[in-house]
Amino acid sequence: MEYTEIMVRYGELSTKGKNRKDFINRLGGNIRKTLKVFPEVEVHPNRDRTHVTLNGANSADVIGRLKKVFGIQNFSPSLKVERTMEDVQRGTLELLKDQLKAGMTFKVNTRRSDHDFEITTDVMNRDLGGFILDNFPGSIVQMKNPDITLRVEIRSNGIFLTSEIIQGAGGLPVGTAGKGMMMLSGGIDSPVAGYLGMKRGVDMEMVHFFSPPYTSEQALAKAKELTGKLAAYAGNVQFIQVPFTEIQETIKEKCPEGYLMTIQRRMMLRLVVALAKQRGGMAVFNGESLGQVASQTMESMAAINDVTNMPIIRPVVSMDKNEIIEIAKEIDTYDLSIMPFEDCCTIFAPPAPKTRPDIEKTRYYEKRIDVEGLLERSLAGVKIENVHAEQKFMNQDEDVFTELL
Ligand SMILES: Nc1ncnc2c1ncn2[C@@H]1O[C@H](COP(=O)(O)OP(=O)(O)OP(=O)(O)O)[C@@H](O)[C@H]1O
Repeated sequence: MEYTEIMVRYGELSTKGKNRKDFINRLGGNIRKTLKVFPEVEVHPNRDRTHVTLNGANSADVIGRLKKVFGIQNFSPSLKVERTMEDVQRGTLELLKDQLKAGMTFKVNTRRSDHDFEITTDVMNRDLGGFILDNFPGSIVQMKNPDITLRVEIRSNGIFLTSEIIQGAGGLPVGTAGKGMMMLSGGIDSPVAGYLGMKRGVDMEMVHFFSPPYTSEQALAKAKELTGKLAAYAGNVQFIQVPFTEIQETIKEKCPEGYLMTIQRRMMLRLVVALAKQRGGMAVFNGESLGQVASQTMESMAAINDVTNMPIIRPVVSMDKNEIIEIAKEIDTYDLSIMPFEDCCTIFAPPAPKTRPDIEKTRYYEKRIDVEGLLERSLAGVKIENVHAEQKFMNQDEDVFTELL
């Protein structure tokens, strides 16, 4: 079935009072961004709904993309017909032919925003209901909880028929909550944390630490490709790669083994905070979940947080691993995340990191390294790239990558 228009309904944002206009404009912009690949599509945001006019674009493809736009509660693909009863009937046949089977219940629900139209809502409901009964043998009219509700919307520019309500992604439009910096590893948890932050309206930039030659080009490509998966929820996302080799080598050489992990994490956090300050980020996001590994005890979090007072948000902090995995599968990051490429943290992970690092001792051992100089050199090597939805980075040139591994 090829539809002509998609009617988008808002979720939580309808309750936002005076901010409503900004929310709607932002959502309209995000919808435009995600549908940019269909130049023929037009997006018309207004107070109660946004109308997406397809102008011949493939409706299934557009629907697939709209499902990922935060701030949409649900949407209905609709068919625009001329303002005559014959056209309404013709459209109804086309719309219901694959949906309304014998034994199924239905009702017609008409709304008339154009009161000059000669047929009233009651007459439309009754006449079109009769037409459906005549043309779909075995169908039954039912007012309460019918299988199918055919909505007929009479507007001045045409009549719109819809019979389906598709669940949207919910949440708030990306960008309405300000900018956040996501610490993105190649693991399972951080992409899920990034997704959850974006769902609450955060315009997320991905920060990834890599340590060549200890980590490969493929590990970097994997983090970028994960960014592409998340970009599907935002249109496009900035990927910031931060060199971490010198820092890790220095810490390994100068600091006691039990504190390697804590000091590495403190350096990571300082770098993310520096980037946030340069780029207008207001908070750091990570994929930590309490108790999962040594770095994720409350003592450890305290020893790492010690380097900044910028808020650190951990969207998956209280989730079980299998709950996180469930979301990872839903958002299609799981298969990528479980690909066995090394992360800089695991490569330099000591066999027995302190699970309860002492803050004073951490500060004391850290004095052995030139914190400022290391940060400066790492920041000088930062590379930033704009990643768009579903962009691919892995296995582009397998021979080269195999050589590197
Ligand atoms: N190479 C990296 N680049 C950016 N952030 C990282 C990197 N490695 C770890 N992090 C951040 O630190 C958090 C904790 O990492 P860690 O490896 O201890 O835990 P994890 O539970 O395996 O997380 P994940 O599944 O996200 O890798 C990650 O969720 C991520 O936010």
